[in-house]
Amino acid sequence: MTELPLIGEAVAVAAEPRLAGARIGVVTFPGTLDDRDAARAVRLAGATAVELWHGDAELGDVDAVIIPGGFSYGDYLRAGAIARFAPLMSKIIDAANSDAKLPVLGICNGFQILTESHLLPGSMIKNDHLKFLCRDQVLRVENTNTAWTLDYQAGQEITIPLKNQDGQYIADEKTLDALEAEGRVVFRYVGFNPNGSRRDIAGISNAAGNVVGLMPHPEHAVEPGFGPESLDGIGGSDTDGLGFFTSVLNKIVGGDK
Ligand SMILES: NC(=O)CC[C@H](N)C(=O)O
Repeated sequence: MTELPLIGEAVAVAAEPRLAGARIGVVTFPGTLDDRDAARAVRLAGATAVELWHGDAELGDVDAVIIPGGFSYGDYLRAGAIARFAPLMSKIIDAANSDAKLPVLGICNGFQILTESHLLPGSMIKNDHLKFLCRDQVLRVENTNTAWTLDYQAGQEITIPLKNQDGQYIADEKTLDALEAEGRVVFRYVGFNPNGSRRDIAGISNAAGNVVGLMPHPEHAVEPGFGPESLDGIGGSDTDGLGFFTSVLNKIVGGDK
C-alpha cells in the first residue's frame, strides 16, 4: 500500500538519528480503525513502525507496542472483551509485566482492551448520555513520569480528538483512591466531562508506568494542519498528541529526560 509522504519525517530522523532504530509495534485486530494513523505518528516522531497482527504467535523485535482505536471484533460482547484473548495479547501481557517492562499504549479501543486484559484496573462502559460522541477534548496531563508522557509538562493542558461510545471509565472507590494516591491518573478531562467517567479520568497507568491507556486519540493530533484547532482561539493545538510518541522514543533510547 502506498504511504503518504511524511511532513517532517526526514527532518526528525536527521535531527535524532538514534531514534530511527527504535521499533514501535502497532497491533491490528479485525475491526481496528486507527492503526495507520498510529503508525504514521510513530514515523513522524522519528521511529520505525512495525505492523503486528492479532493472530501473530510472537511479538518479535519491538521496543514498545501501541494498541490502537477502533472496534476490534465489532465490539461484540463488550468492547475489547474478545480482543483480550487474541494470541498476540498474551505475549503483550507477558512482556508488559516482565522485568523488561515493555511500554504499551492503549488508545480508546486499545484502552478498553487493556482493562479487559487486566493490565489496567477498572472498566469502560457506555457514555452516560448513551450516544457516540466525537469532539476535540481538552485534557490535563497529571503525571509526566510514565513511558508515554515524559515530554509533557506536569499540569499541561492538551487538546486532542475524542470519538467513542463506550468511554465512561468506572472503578470501585478503593481502586480510584489507590490510583489517585499512586499518581496513576495520568490524564483528566478539563472543562467538560464527556462521558461520566469517574473523577473526570481520561487515562491511567499501571503501577510501573510502562502501560498507559486513554480514551482520546493523540495519534490524530501529530501533524500541522490536521489536528484540532485550539479551543480557546489562542494558537493551534494540532500537534498536541506528538509528545506521546516522542516520549516513548526518548525512554527507549535512554535520552536525557
Ligand atoms: N474510537 C474508538 O476507538 C472507538 C472505541 C470503542 N469501540 C467505542 O466506540 O467506544
